[in-house]
Amino acid sequence: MSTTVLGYNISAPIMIAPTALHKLAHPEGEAATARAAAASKTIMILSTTSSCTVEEVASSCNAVRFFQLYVYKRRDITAALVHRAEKNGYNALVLTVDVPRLGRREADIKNKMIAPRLKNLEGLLSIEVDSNSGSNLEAYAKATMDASLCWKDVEWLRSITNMPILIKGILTREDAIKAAEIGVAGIVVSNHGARQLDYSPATITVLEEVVHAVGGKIPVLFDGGVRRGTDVFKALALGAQAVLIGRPVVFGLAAKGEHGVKRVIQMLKDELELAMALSGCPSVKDINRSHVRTERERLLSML
Ligand SMILES: Cc1cc2nc3c(=O)[nH]c(=O)nc-3n(C[C@H](O)[C@H](O)[C@H](O)COP(=O)(O)O)c2cc1C
Ligand SMILES: CCCCCCC(=O)C(=O)O
Repeated sequence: MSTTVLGYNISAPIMIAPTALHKLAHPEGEAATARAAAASKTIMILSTTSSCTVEEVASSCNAVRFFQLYVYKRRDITAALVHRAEKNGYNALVLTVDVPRLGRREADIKNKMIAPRLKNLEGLLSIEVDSNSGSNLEAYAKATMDASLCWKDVEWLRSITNMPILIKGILTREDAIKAAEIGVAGIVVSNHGARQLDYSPATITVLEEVVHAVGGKIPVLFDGGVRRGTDVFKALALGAQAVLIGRPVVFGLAAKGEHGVKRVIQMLKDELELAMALSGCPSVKDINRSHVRTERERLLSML
């Protein structure tokens, strides 16, 4: 099941997606998740909005780590985050492009969600936002995130770091082509776990279009709804190099900390291994397009 992503070996094509605020799930937060990733020989992508700092996670284990970046209006703060990640041995930057504003999260509004202070921004950014009318997270995002983020900003990021840059949040062939043209190291097909815009497409339905558009020039990673080893298998059959898992990691962390995250990854690996064996695939390279039939193909076959 082993494979490589950006040249790094991982034990299976299953990586840990960036998700915010792991201490809401477990007191040890991202440090526990990082240890689980290391023990599982996979890569964790640390969120900018983590509850352990870049430095705490770096010192919690010796593993390949990527850093997910949100670009703030304050570019000096964004640059400081990038430099801290690089200095602390993060191996790639994953630029999330689907949060110019936070999506309308009605549960957060109804519950008047108040996000804990973001550890990575302590001493860098202190903004008080009025959350009486709803989600403090939404208000905070609006006050701080740079909604003008666009392609030229990738150039700026390149000028301040040597880390390879991946773009997370690609859903169309046009954006995939543009990303490959400007020479990023990879892309992640993602709709942010369907947390941003209702009616954005299910990622599995656009994966193949993106893979074709990129034509093997850069690796395509995939996330959204991966809950079983068979989901990993389907994504690989449609051309993804590896998948990221978001919620399952947080559920495992909440249930049993580091052990819970390891267990989630092991369950997915066991299921993937079985799906591969039962499909005649001795290695992930043997998983190909003929192993899946899309909904469109199923309907066409009935004509
Ligand atoms: C609670 C939660 C927090 C998230 N926080 C971030 C984040 O900080 N940065 C980011 O790029 N994506 C974030 N995401 C999106 C995930 O990286 C990923 O795209 C998504 O969760 C994948 O779908 P899945 O949860 O179905 O596996 C978050 C998702 C969840 C569920
Ligand atoms: C500035 C706070 C925004 C946090 C967004 C975290 C995230 O990506 C998510 O909850 O989804």
